[in-house]
Order: sequence, then C-alpha cells, then structure tokens
Amino acid sequence: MMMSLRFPFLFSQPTNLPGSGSSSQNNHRTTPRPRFSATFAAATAASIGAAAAAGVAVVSQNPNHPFFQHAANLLLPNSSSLLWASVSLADGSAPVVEPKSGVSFPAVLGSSLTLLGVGLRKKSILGLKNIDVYAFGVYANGDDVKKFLSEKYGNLSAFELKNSKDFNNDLMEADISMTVRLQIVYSKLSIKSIRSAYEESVGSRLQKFSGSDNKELLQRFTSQFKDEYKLPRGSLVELSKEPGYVLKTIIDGKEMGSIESKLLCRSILDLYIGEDPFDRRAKDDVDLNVASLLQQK
Ligand SMILES: CCCCCCCCCCCC(=O)O
Repeated sequence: MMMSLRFPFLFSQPTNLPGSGSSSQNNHRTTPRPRFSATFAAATAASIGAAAAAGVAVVSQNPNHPFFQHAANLLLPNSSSLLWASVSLADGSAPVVEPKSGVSFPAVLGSSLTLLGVGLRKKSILGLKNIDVYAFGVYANGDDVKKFLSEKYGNLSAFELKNSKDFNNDLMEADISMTVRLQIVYSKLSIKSIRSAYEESVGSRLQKFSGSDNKELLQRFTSQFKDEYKLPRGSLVELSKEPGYVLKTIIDGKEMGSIESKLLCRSILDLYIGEDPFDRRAKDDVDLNVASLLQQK
C-alpha cells in the first residue's frame, strides 16, 4: 500500500533564522519561514495530532483560529510541558530545507521513504569553534512504521507518544526500513576525519548497547570510507537500514558495502534520533511525524 504524500508533516523552525539560509546547492527551497510563539507552537502541534486523528489536512496556521485554541486546550492543558519548540507544516511532497545550512531534502526518497526530520551535525574543533559538518534528513518507510508500531502505539496521542519511554526505542529497534541522508556542508572534510569521527560516535554507541567495543564491527563500518574517496561540499552519504537489519552505505549514489547487524543499525540511528542526538530538533520532529503517521488511518 502506498502512503499518501499529501499528508502534512511537521518540521521545527529555528527561533533565530540565519541571514539567508541559502547555499550553493542545487535543488533547494529557501522560502522564508515565520517565527511562532510557544503558545502557537503548542497549539499547532496539538492541532496536527487532532487533525491527523480526524483524518483531515490542516490548512490554517493562524494561532487565533478557534481550531488551534480548542485543540490546544483539549490536548495540552499544560502546554508548557510540551517539548517541541515550534513547528510548521510541510506540504507532503515539497522538499524541506535544513534552515541553518540551506540544504534541501526531498520529501520522499526512492518510492517509499518519507522524510520525517532534518538537522545539522556540528562538531567542535579543539573546544574552540563549532563547525557545521553536514546536514541530514531522517527517512522511514511509513508502511513499516505502521506495521511494527501501530498495534502498541496506534491509539496514543502524539503527546502521549512523546512521553513514552518505549516508543523511541521501539522505533529504532524494529525492522523498519530507514535511511539517514547526509549532505556535506564543511568544505575541507577529509575521509580520514569522517572515519575517526565515526570511530568515536558509533564506537560509543556500540559500547553503550552491547557493553563491549565491538572493534571488528566498528572497523568494518568505518573501512567503507576509503581514502580514495573525496567528500567535497555537497557530497551525499546515505546510511540505509534495509529489511533484516542490513546497513547499506552509499556515497554519491555508489554502494560502498552492506553489513548485517542489528547492533550497528541501532547504534547509527541512536546518533540521530536516540537519547543524546546530534540535533535535538531533528529527533523531536521525527518522533512527532512518526506519531502523526501512526494516527493516519
Ligand atoms: C577540522 C576537521 C573537522 C572534522 C570533523 C569531522 C566530522 C565528521 C563526522 C562524521 C561522523 C559523525 O557524524 O560522527
């Protein structure tokens, strides 16, 4: 069954937009985005949940619209506890721009992966300055999300899901096809630095989930980033979790290798949508959009 691409997804907006948000990349949209108040954001998030549950598209972003007020009062009596800062509607088929880098992500990858959140990977250099390394988009197969999570979570509201400890873990542990697409932003990135950064980031997750360093598995993963490849600004890396917990690495459309490991898949996803993610907004958007998917009947 194909999912409707017209369903409105939610993407966080920056509280402080950078200058133009543009980049030299092709294929991106830099539509100026409004800034929203926390109350509006809460109301918007609540209304999306209600709208999704009712199977209707949200067409207004007016915070004074009675629908928002009503939905907010009904669903979020204590809206200050809502963690999602601010959201806007994304048309189900339009690309979404990561606001700080200006990098654009297609709403759908291949024929079945839906964009659920975008973010930015930063890294501090010698504790002195932060560089923007790459922008990323997190995609999942909507049918898989429903197949694996509907029974347990289908009847919960978005707000209840956000507060459920199991939900995020189950999302990462189930055999759901997911892809993290990275687009390089930093122009002086070497393959060697990618390898050593993944040794640190993926290495810490392998340790966290298995209690051992899994050196051999880590090395199998990082060795796919071979010295001869170049990753100039604009390069695309896809880390794709395929059925049966197979992690496929693709650089600029070329497959580098596949590794079957539930632990590795879990560790990679944890970087982007786990407890301590690279970009909290991206993770929150993914949770929110998965919740919306689950509320679609
Ligand atoms: C001055 C060199 C800076 C190098 C930063 C490399 C960061 C690469 C990050 C790739 C892996 C990861 O996201 O953990």
